[in-house]
Amino acid sequence: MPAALSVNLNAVAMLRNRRDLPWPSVTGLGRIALAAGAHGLTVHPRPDQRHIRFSDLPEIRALIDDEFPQAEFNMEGYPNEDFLELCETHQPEQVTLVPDDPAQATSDHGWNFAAHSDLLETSVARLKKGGCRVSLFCDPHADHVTLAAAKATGADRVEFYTGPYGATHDDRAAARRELQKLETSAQIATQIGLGINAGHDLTVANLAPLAEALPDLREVSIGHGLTADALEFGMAATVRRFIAACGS
Ligand SMILES: CC(=O)[C@@H](O)[C@H](O)COP(=O)(O)O
Ligand SMILES: NCC(=O)COP(=O)(O)O
Repeated sequence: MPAALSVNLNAVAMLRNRRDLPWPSVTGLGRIALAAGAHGLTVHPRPDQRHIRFSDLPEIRALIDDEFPQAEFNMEGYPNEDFLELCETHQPEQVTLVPDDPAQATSDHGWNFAAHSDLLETSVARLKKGGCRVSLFCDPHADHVTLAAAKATGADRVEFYTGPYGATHDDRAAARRELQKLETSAQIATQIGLGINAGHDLTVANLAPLAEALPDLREVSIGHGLTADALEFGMAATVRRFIAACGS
C-alpha cells in the first residue's frame, strides 16, 4: 500500500501571518489539498503561534468532519499541558509528539526515549485514552535499544526525522547513506511492531527513493517542499489572472 500523504499547513499559515488579512487561507488550502486526494492535514502549532494559530484548529477540525470525513487530522507538538489540552479539544486522529524547544526554528531531532520515558508514557496513555493514534518523532539512525524504548512508551508509530536525508539534495552518495540508516531503523521498527511515518524536508524528488527503501512506510507529512512547489507551479496561472485584472 502506498504511503498516505498528510499535507502540513504550517508554511501556509506562516505566509498568512505576514499580514493581518485572511489569505492565504489555511483552511481553504487544506480543502484544496484534501479535494486533490491528500489523506490528511498536519499542523504543528507552537506556543508562540508563529505558524498555526490555535484559532485555526476548530476550522480544520470542522473541514475534515463536514467535508472529508475519511481524512485524518495530525497534530504535532511538544507534550506540555497546553498542547495536550489542545489535542483533547480538537481530537486529531493522530498526534505526533516532537521534542521541540519553543526557541527552535523548526524540528531538528527525535526523542531521547529513555531519558523522557516518564513524560512520554504519561502523554501517550492520556492521548490514547482520548482515542488518538500516537506517533513519536524519532532520529533516522535509531537502533534496536532506542526503538524498543519508543515501543515501551505505548506509542503506535514512530515518525522518522528525514531532515538529514532531505539536506543531501543532489549528492546521491550522501542520500544513499542517509537512506541506508532510515532503512535499517525502519526494519527494526517493523520487527518490533511500530508503524512507520516519516517527514521533514521531503520533496517530489526525494520521496520516491524513500518510499522504495521503506516498504512499510504508512504516512509522510510534507509542508515546506510541497508549499514551495504549489507556489512555483501555480505562479504562471496566477500572474495571468492578475494581468487580466489590470485591464486591456
Ligand atoms: C515535526 C516536524 O518534522 C516538523 O517538520 C514540523 O512539523 C515542521 O514545522 P515547520 O514547518 O513549522 O518548521
Ligand atoms: N512532520 C513533518 C512535517 O509535517 C512537514 O515537514 P516539512 O515538509 O515542512 O519539512
